[in-house]
Amino acid sequence: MAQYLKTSKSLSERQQANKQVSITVENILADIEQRGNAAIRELSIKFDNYDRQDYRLSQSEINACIKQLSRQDLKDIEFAQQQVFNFASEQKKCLLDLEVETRPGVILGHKNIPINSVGCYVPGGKYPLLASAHMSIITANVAGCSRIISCAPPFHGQPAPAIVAAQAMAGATEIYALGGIQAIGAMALGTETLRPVDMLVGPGNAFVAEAKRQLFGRVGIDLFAGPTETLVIADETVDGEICATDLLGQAEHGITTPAILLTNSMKLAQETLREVERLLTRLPTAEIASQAWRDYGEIIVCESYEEMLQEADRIASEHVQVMTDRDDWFLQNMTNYGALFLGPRTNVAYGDKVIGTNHTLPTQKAARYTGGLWVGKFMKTCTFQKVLTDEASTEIGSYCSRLCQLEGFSGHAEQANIRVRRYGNMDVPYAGSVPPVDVAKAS
Ligand SMILES: NC(=O)c1ccc[n+]([C@@H]2O[C@H](COP(=O)([O-])OP(=O)(O)OC[C@H]3O[C@@H](n4cnc5c(N)ncnc54)[C@H](O)[C@@H]3O)[C@@H](O)[C@H]2O)c1
Ligand SMILES: N[C@H](CO)Cc1c[nH]c[nH+]1
Repeated sequence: MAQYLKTSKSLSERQQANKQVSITVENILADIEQRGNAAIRELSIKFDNYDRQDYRLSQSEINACIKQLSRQDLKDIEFAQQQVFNFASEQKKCLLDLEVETRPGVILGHKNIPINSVGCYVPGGKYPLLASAHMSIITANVAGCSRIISCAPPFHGQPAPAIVAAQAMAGATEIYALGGIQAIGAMALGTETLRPVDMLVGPGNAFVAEAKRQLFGRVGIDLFAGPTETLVIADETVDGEICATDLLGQAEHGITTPAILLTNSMKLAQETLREVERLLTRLPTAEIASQAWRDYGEIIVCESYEEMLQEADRIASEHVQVMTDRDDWFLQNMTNYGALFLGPRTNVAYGDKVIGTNHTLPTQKAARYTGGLWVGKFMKTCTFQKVLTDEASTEIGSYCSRLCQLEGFSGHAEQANIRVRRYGNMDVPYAGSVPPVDVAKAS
């Protein structure tokens, strides 16, 4: 049985915190819906200490932000955006339209249609997370969305130049310096000056994730992508320093970031525990990371690889770094994860910033039912059908008529019956059902 060398805050404490966030979000969204821009402005002053008449950035403000970056900064952003573009373009090739004759004269198919108007949230409260601009905006562009707008909060009282540059370089058509619930609410509900979008995408803190969740239905959302979490699966092929580094690399995100080590080695577990404490004396972001580790860090020691696999699927973490003597076995067998990082040569930060896979990933066990953001999330797979012959319409109509009556739907049955009368030359009583026929003989 798995043993805990270190445990985290209880589930009920976490659920209580989620409840509070949910109430705050509900009230603020109602206010935005009622008062539009006036509410947006008040909220931006209240939460971000940022006041302006119009939160949309002008082209000259955008240019001024780009100018503040060095040539190397711009080249690095371009490189990362190119990698995201390349992988998303390859993934799009897997999204094939379909048209197939399933029975003689019956044509069924689907088309992948880009969502027209999307709102991409780029988080920026604690860190100016420009990488999220590539992940959402570039991917929406690859999908072919025609209107791609983007919001990010001000950072230290001003639009963050690197975020604005990344939003513009990725191809956002409208850029707003708005954060949190006010950004999500404005994009989904619309205001006097902002036309609402069809779908919201992008990660964010608990308020952002909850606002998206509450608005789902009014608009589409990509997935539940809240505060970051990470899981390291390791055996004695690696040491405590690399495990501790990978745990703290994500724990610095925020004080509620779960960082979990899952191992089959008590020796590695103890070494990692010591290394975390040592690195926390050196890490510049230790103030956040140490609180996250104290409250949300876990070390679980399992008896076998099979037990590690079972635990990993139960945890269903957003990121899973695997460093064992059988990384591909985990790839073949794991079912619940946002993204896998296989082997010690790669790590979550490569995925976060540059390698090309998307960093917007499911949290709070949403990995049980969804993967992360990808080009397919920006497409609707819509079906169509055609019936090309009288015989096909009569055959399907005959089954349809009887199946409708089995459910008591006479109106539905008539949709079938009228076609069986016209295309099959059969005498069907109004609101009756078509008797079983041998279509070959009937025609
Ligand atoms: N799951 C993913 O794919 C993924 C990817 C990247 C980042 N993230 C997460 O995104 C988050 C970014 O968080 P952040 O806070 O730095 O930036 P953020 O942009 O998500 O949130 C900042 C905004 O939160 C609002 N806010 C702050 N306190 C509030 C309060 N008490 N009530 C109402 N609104 C409030 C403010 O308006 C502010 O603009 C982190 O938790 C990070 O882990 C997740
Ligand atoms: N780890 C985040 C996904 O939860 C993404 C990210 C980018 N930069 C830093 N973090």
